[in-house]
Amino acid sequence: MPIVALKDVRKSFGSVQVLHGVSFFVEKGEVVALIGASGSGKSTALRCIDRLEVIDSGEIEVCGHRVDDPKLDLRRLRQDVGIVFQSYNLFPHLTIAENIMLAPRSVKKMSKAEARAVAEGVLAKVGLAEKADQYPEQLSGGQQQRAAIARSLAMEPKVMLFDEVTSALDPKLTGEVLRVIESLAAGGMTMIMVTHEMNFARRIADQVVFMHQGRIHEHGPAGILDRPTTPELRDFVAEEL
Ligand SMILES: Nc1ncnc2c1ncn2[C@@H]1O[C@H](COP(=O)(O)OP(=O)(O)OP(=O)(O)O)[C@@H](O)[C@H]1O
Repeated sequence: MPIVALKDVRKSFGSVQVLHGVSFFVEKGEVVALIGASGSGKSTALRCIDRLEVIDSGEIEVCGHRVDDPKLDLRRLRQDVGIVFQSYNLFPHLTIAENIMLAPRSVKKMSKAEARAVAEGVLAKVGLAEKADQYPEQLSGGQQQRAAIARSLAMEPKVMLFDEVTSALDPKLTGEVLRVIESLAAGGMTMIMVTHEMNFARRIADQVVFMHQGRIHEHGPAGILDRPTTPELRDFVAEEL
């Protein structure tokens, strides 16, 4: 049973159709790299999985939740799915630990001490144990992004979605964020990531989904990046080098 299933998903914004029947399935523990040129629909597909966008037709099932069901319990979906964006969205007036404690406190009704223990645990996981009591502005971009990942992990998601999380970072900081994601993958986390980091996708992706003009144009194991069968993927990989 796949933990994430998209079947013939279609989505338009106004008169512009952005997803033209997208289907793929993710098994527990798999890493999926969603790749493609700007505007090909990657972020939209990812956002549909977390119901940040509502699809026009098709089916999406995530951790047993029918995401396309109007009666979906959004709160339960969001507990099972963590999402991290390019921008970290940490509250500047709260310390890193306080940022992380917010959702466990409000959603899971944890005590302050319990939430603090969770925050310390996830910060250790992303290599930021000593930053718990600092404010976001005292951290580098890479550290803030790792803190944002830790904030998601604090809710113990079953699936993690990453939307170009390293695009705003320079190469050194990108490396430290990718190492955290790689360690999560090694720990068995199911994840779907929109990424332009082709070498990273080669190294950790179980499936590569190449989108082109709102459709899946090529789909397979990471090896398709080295042996593209369509000119579009060949050109895309060549440009990303
Ligand atoms: N909320 C929105 N309203 C209108 N159009 C949108 C909206 N979100 C996305 N689009 C359009 O949908 C298309 C696909 O966008 P999307 O962000 O999914 O592509 P992408 O492959 O992730 O691109 P990028 O790599 O640039 O982020 C684009 O033409 C974009 O302008």
